[in-house]
Amino acid sequence: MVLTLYKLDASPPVRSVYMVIEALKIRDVEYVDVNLLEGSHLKEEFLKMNPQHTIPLLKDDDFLIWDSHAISGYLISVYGADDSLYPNEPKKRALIDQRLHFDSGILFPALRGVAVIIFFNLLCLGQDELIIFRGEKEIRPENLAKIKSAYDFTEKILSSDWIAGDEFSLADICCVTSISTLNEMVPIDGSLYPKLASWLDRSSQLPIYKKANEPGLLQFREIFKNKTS
Ligand SMILES: N[C@@H](CCC(=O)N[C@@H](CS)C(=O)NCC(=O)O)C(=O)O
Repeated sequence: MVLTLYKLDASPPVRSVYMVIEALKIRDVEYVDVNLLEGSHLKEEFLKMNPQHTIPLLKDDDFLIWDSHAISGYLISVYGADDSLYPNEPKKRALIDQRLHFDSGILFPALRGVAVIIFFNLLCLGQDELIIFRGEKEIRPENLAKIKSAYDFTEKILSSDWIAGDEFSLADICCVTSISTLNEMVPIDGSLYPKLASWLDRSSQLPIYKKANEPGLLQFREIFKNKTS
């Protein structure tokens, strides 16, 4: 069975899947770069596989699945030696699912709102809908407010060492790739957000973070620095 992951290292949801692959020690994966800045995701060949034109996209033989959270759940079900990353126990799982939806609904949109305006000149929202940006260099006030609100929520959510309780889980993986990227745009002030700052610090010490999140995060840092200077 050959797994193919369509990816770009700087992308936070792609890095979540990298962290899951690393945690599960899956070795047999082919990686295919999709250059979003050059519009490769809008080509017919890619749209046939993912009409939503997003990465990460996983191909497992003839099975196609996109969205980092769905891909991660799939990989854990198929390759996980146990359920420790994504427990089956209903309450533990519900709490993790809530954090995954928090990532999809609050954290990632907060960073996407900034990234599309700064990184892209053109954004395709649907078949006939295009938005043109001028490659702005500063974070708009309304987007800054969304990032601060995302930090506020996360600070309140964090009541243990990890984001969904006492154990490290898939929730930490998906939230840390988004939050470490937001931290590149708007550095987290530890005096305002002490729990958030120490959770990020704790997560960043993990070998899977260093191996699977850090390299792409450094690429993101460079792109963001170049685009905003
Ligand atoms: N919720 C999705 C978000 C995926 C997403 O929006 N990825 C961005 C890159 S970070 C993308 O592919 N953008 C291109 C587009 O939306 O056209 C996930 O977790 O996979």
